[in-house]
Amino acid sequence: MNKRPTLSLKSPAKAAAPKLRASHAREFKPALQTSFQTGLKPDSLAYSLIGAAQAVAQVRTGTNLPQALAQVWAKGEATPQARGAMQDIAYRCMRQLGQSETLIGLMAPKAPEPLVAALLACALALMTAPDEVSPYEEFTVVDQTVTAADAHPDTARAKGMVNAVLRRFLRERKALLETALLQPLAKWNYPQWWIDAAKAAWPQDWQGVLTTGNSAPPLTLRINARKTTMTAYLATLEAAGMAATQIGPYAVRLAKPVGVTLIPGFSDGLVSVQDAGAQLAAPLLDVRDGMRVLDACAAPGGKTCHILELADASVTALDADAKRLARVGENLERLGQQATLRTADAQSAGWWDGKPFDRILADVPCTASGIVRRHPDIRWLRRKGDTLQLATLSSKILDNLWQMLAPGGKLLFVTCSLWPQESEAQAAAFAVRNQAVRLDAPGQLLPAGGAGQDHDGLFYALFQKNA
Ligand SMILES: C[S@@+](CC[C@H](N)C(=O)[O-])C[C@H]1O[C@@H](n2cnc3c(N)ncnc32)[C@H](O)[C@@H]1O
Repeated sequence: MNKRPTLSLKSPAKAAAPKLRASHAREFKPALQTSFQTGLKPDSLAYSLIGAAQAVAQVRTGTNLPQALAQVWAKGEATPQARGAMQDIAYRCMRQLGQSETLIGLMAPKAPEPLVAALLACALALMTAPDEVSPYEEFTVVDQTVTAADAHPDTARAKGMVNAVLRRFLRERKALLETALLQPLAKWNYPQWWIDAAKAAWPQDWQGVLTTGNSAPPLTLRINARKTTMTAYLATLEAAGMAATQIGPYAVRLAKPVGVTLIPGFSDGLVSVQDAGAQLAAPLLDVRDGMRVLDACAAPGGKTCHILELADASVTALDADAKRLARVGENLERLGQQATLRTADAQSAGWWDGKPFDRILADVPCTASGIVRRHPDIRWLRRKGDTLQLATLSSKILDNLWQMLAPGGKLLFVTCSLWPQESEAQAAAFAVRNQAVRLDAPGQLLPAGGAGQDHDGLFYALFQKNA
């Protein structure tokens, strides 16, 4: 079998493989012509494919997918339908990037330019869709991908190669997939370091963890206990013809995800969108009326709002990112709630008035390895060393917050990580450093998608300060 050079999805050091041009390495951002108008019809698959490919190519240079898509959409000509199609293709592509990349490595005569590689990866994701019914006919995908390639200056010269690769895939699909799937990258669709980390952390469960991370996420709602009840809201959904299941005290999973504008009562604040695992935070914090509460890493405010739905508390919602903090304000407004918003660094006490808090929620920044089914780009953006860096940051945040907690008060430490360095090891070290009493909490919840439960991967540790 011919050994072909692989594409640019490797770490920067490995990306220096001789056959790749310099712009494949992450430190050299390729000058993608994202603002180029192709002249393709916005309702064509070709248009959506080239838009999705531009976003995927941006992810390869380190931009997160939502931001990359926003950049593509900033041109302003994409209809809502085209945006939806681009988003669907780009997200599918992220979930199958390891397999697509390996296939391209097997078929392409040389490493394609970034946008060509991304276009091929988008097309292959559609041609190998794990769904029972693929969204497009395979021949349509080939035809439209070639049309897309022809329409953009960064891909036009590779049009023939794109056609040849995709037609070869159609002819030799079975053998190519068999060969590709011998590679863990292709089989699991995660970088090798991620697969190794999952095996080391969860020797019994790593396969289920990785598989769940590749599934499409559910749409889970949180019932606003101030405005409705579970029974009443389930009846509202039934009346609207929307099948749903209760999967937690306040959590309802819709059988079919829809945009928020189509969720009954969303704009009136009856419900919010929040993962069922994330909905455990507010009840665990045990906030009662009149308490002073600090939500130290609050944006976009899912947990802040849930706390206020359960108690009349005085909540300070803090976040280092002013733009993200503005979203907390928007969510509070929709739900008719109030909190004090502070843009500040939770590692420092400079912003604090010295009055202790009865409850502190520390939903610290982390690798977000537990929420990859919602953010499938994360695995391709993170580097192995990020875990340690983020664990160091969160230990500083936790130690700083502890001084702000009243005697007898409780601090809830939360991550959406799967890696013990950021979660259990962090919690254990924190307890020792601060002589914190550890109370009952779920610990590590591995991501699960099942009939009665469906949640992201989260970690919870609850501490109390001696009175
Ligand atoms: C996991 S998210 C919080 C999610 C939020 N609790 C919710 O339920 O909607 C972590 C947040 O921490 C913020 N952050 C990161 N570093 C920070 C710091 N040093 N101080 C305060 N906030 C920080 C990020 O901007 C991000 O919004």
